[in-house]
This record gives sequence, structure tokens and C-alpha cells, in this order.
Amino acid sequence: MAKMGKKAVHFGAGNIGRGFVACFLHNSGYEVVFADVNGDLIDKINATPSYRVIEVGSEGTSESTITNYRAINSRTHEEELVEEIRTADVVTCSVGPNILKFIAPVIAKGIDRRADGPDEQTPLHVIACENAIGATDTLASHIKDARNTDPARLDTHHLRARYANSAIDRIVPAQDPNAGLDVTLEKFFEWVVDKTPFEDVGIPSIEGINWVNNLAPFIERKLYTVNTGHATAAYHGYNRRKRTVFDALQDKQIMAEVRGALTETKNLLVAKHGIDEDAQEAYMNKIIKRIGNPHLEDAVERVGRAPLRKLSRKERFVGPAAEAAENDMPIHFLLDAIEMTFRFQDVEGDDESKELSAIMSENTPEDVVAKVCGIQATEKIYPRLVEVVKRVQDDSRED
Ligand SMILES: NC(=O)C1=CN([C@@H]2O[C@H](COP(=O)(O)OP(=O)(O)OC[C@H]3O[C@@H](n4cnc5c(N)ncnc54)[C@H](O)[C@@H]3O)[C@@H](O)[C@H]2O)C=CC1
Ligand SMILES: O=P(O)(O)OC[C@H]1O[C@](O)(CO)[C@@H](O)[C@@H]1O
Repeated sequence: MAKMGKKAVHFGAGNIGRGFVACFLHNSGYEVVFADVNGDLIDKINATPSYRVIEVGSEGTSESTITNYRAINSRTHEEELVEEIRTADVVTCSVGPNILKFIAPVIAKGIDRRADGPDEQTPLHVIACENAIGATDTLASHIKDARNTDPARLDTHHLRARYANSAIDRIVPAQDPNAGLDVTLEKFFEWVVDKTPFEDVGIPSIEGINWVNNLAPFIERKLYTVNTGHATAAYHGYNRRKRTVFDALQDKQIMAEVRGALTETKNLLVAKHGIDEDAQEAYMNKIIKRIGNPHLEDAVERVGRAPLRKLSRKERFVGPAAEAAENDMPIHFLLDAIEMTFRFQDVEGDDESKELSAIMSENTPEDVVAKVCGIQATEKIYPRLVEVVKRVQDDSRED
């Protein structure tokens, strides 16, 4: 039976927002106020009293029903949203790492209006649920930016808000446009949150969260296994004209590329975090099975979306490859995946793939590596990335 009275404001009423975060908040007794910029979606949410979350997998299908939510357009109804944040218990988001700076100002205004807890009001618990290392820290730094908050009150900000990083893992593919608000997703989920920022003010009771003291190994293991593997399959699949990730993994050569890339990240994770090698091997096999779920119909273009973000310094390919290279570990398969990512250009509906294409045609290989991957000439991986970029540029000139 759901407990009443708690409120969460969730930015981003998309796939992971409706299908995962809001679902868990609802099941834990929260009223969920969605904040989004998509007017049609807002109207649909406010006109639909419930939606279904449908879990699919080889074990069969199961459903749950989500109720007790509302939606606010953060572009047109800022004052209303500020008040919701002032009176909320939790703020979460799943908008994409590049959008965090845009949602920060309204959150900052809501926090500035709160009472200085914990006696008067418990500080707001803020958790960003994005595929990025330290996404909540990034959001917090935008919120605390003097342009967004009251600089005079920064030294008491921690009395009004606390920030915890998280790792979130669940495959939620693009949804059938005729499905309304319903979300179809995989059964598996993992949501790990750093509990240390909340310990003295109370950890929110959200069923399903694994609260930990040290998030770093969890987020790196997740990003460098699930996301590296998934994106490797997607980019190789895209370049070999496969439709879905499942289709890509039926190709033995692509499967070998995925296994190769994940073996390279496994070597790094084992050496860096002391993760047991057999446990990591088992995790890797489980991930390969998950990303190959035939029931998800997950298009390679969705999984490959935003290639510039995915080629950046702290992300799923360049992050582990740069670190492995510094430690003289093999990175052959990661470089293959990076090459396939550089070839993901001019994809319909993906602005970053168009931007990538322009960057590739207007810059030297050295400048591309610096601009896109954030890698310096002094780093061991640098000449190998330059070689990859040069090969992709040469091939495009021949086309
Ligand atoms: N779909 C998945 O399988 C998973 C996604 N994630 C992460 O979750 C985040 C969101 O991914 P999805 O839900 O798949 O994307 P999505 O595109 O389905 O949802 C994003 C939502 O954010 C909204 N939005 C955009 N700008 C906004 C703004 N300024 N203010 C408020 N809302 C705004 C969009 O209108 C959209 O409804 C990404 O960081 C992704 O990496 C993490 C784990 C799994
Ligand atoms: O925007 P991104 O980083 O591709 O995030 C979505 C990805 O997150 C994952 O669900 C993993 O949790 C991938 O399966 C999915 O493609």
C-alpha cells in the first residue's frame, strides 16, 4: 500500500523518466510532478490518469500501473514549477547530460525559496539519473552557479539541498508512437545511489535503490560494460546496416567486437577497482544477453544517438581506452568501436551526428581528437586516435 504525502519533481518525462524513475517513485508512495518542455507530452500526461509499465523478456511479460502524477511545462510555467520544487522532497531528472545546465536555473530558484532545514524543512534530495559519471555533481555546479542562485546564501545552500550521484541501468527502447504514455522495457534494473550526502538528514525511502558509500566502481563498471557493450554493438551494427541491436549481435564478427571491447574494459576494471575477474566475466555475459533481448526491438540509431557525447573524454569508449593505454593494456577493440562511432555521421534525427560530420570535414585529425575526445598530444592514446580519425576522413573523401 503506497504511503501518502511525499512529492517528487522529475525532469524529463521520456522513456527512462516514465518507465523507470517515476515508476519507482510511485511505487514508493511519491506523487510525481513531471517537468518537461514537450507541450504535447505534458498535455497527454495531464489528460491521462494512469499508464502502464510493461516489462518484457524471455521469462514472459508483466505490467504495473502508474497513477498519482501531474506534468508542468518548465518553459511556460516556471513560477508554478519553482513552487513545486520549494515544497518537494526529492528532485530527479533524466533529460540527457547536455540538458542539465538548462534545468538548473528553475531548480536553483526553488531551492533558494526553501526554509533552512533540517529543523524547519528537510533539505531537498537531488539525484540526477543520466548515463554519465558525476551527473548530479554537474547539475549541482550549474545550480550553484552565481547566475542561477543567490550568491549571498551559498554558504547555507547545504541546509536547503543535498546532491547524490547515481548509476542507472535499464534498457528502455524508443516506444511505439501509438502506445500513449505506456512504456515497454526490460525486466532488469539497477539504480545505485551514493548515500553519503544524505546520511545526516535522512535517506529517502525509494524502493529499489541500492544505497552505497562508494559509487565510483559501480558507475564505471556500468558505463564501461553496459554502455560500452551496447554502443559497440550499435555502431558496428549501424555500419553494417543492421536494424536493431539484436540483429547486430546475430553477426559473429560484431559479437566478437563486442566481446573484445568488453574484455578490454574488464581488464581495466579488474586492475583499477579490484573487481573479481570471474564476477566481471559473468557480469559481461549477462550484459551481452540483456542487450541482445529480442523482445525490445531496440534500433541501432537510438543506442548510437549523440555520438559526440559518446566520443567525449569521460565517456564509454575514450574514458576506458585512454586509461588502459596509459597502463599499456590492449585497446584494439575499443579503437575499432571508436572508429565505428566516428563513422556514425548524418543520421536522420540525430543532430550530433550532423555536427560530427561537419567537424570531421572542417578539421585536421589532430584537432578532431582534441576537440571531440578531449585528448592531449602527451597522452599515449593520442597517436592511435589520430590514426583512426585520419582513416575515417580519408574514406569519406573517397566516397
Ligand atoms: N533509455 C534508456 O535505456 C536509458 C537512458 N538513460 C539516460 O536517461 C536520460 C534520458 O534518456 P531517455 O529517457 O531514453 O530519453 P528521452 O528522449 O526518452 O527523454 C528525455 C526527455 O527529456 C525532455 N527534455 C528535454 N529537454 C528538457 C528540458 N530542458 N527540461 C525538461 N525536460 C526536457 C524531453 O522532452 C524528453 O521527454 C539520458 O541521460 C540517458 O542516457 C539511462 C539509462 C537507460
Ligand atoms: O543516451 P544513452 O547514453 O545512449 O543512454 C541510453 C542507454 O542506457 C542504457 O539503457 C543502459 O542503461 C543503454 O542500454 C541505452 O542505450
